[in-house]
Amino acid sequence: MEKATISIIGVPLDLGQSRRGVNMGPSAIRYAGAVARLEAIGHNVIDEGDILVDAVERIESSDVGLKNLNEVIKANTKLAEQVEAAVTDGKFPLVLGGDHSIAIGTLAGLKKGYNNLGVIWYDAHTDMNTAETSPSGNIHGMPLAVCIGLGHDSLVNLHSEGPKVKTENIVIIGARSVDPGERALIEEKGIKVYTMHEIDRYGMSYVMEDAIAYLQSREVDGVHLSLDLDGLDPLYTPGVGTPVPGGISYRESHLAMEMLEDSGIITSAEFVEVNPILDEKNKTADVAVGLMGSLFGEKLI
Ligand SMILES: NC(=[NH2+])NCCC[C@H](N)C(=O)O
Ligand SMILES: [Mn+2]
Ligand SMILES: [Mn+2]
Repeated sequence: MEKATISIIGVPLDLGQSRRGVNMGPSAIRYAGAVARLEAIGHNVIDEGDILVDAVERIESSDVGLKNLNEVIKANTKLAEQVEAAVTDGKFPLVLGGDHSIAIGTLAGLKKGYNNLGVIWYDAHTDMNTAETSPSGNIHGMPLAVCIGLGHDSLVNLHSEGPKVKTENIVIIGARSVDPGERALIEEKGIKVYTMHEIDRYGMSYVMEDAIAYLQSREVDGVHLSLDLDGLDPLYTPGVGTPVPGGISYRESHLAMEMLEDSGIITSAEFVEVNPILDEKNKTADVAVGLMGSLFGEKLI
């Protein structure tokens, strides 16, 4: 089968959390050579540019416990439309963040094209808070709850009514910072999580094999990779707003991407939380682009 054209969509949104600069993530990733890297592997790439995020005053406090809710909704609605259009055109959506609240728009945009979508959430966090459980009010800590139908109505019903993904079709990899409300939800719903403990104990090779087999056993008709650069150890990706030590290594991450490429299950992806202001000489965006290389078929030999 011929490979799908990759449609790059930038989302310069930093309103889903409190640290400025992650809106420059799409630029930093492009500057690190994303397009050329993918073209060198033989892919056809169309850079669609950035979603327009209106400059707004940041509304840090909110009566519903969700910071900058309206702006997050606006940007994600545009993103959902663009992701949906890419899928309808038979393209592979590759979304560049932006903070992780943009997964709300990406997953909303994928809904129409897939009946049984799987999701791999590569992250130090589980991003399953709601306004009630969130310690911060930051929407970037909530997208995975939203996509299974939990949270503010305007987020849950963004672009289309109701949940976007089945709880049993989600796999979280790399978790090591989980809030009490998130832990309760994971337990209640029986969500599949490979924490750092499983990665340390069984190795990334086993974890990825198991995760891929699990999603295949769910008979998914596509898998979205949502990769938060803070999933890696801050040693490798210091340019993130919520770093957590003890993370996934550079090599483990490449192995994970290579195994996903070998499996052929990935049908869309997003790379989020790159914050060039907090970075060291664009190191984090460089790592993101390297991982894209492995995910899209670059080989060592
Ligand atoms: N996408 C992220 N980096 N999320 C970090 C979330 C941190 C914390 N659990 C919160 O809800 O505020
Ligand atoms: Mn995270
Ligand atoms: Mn995240």
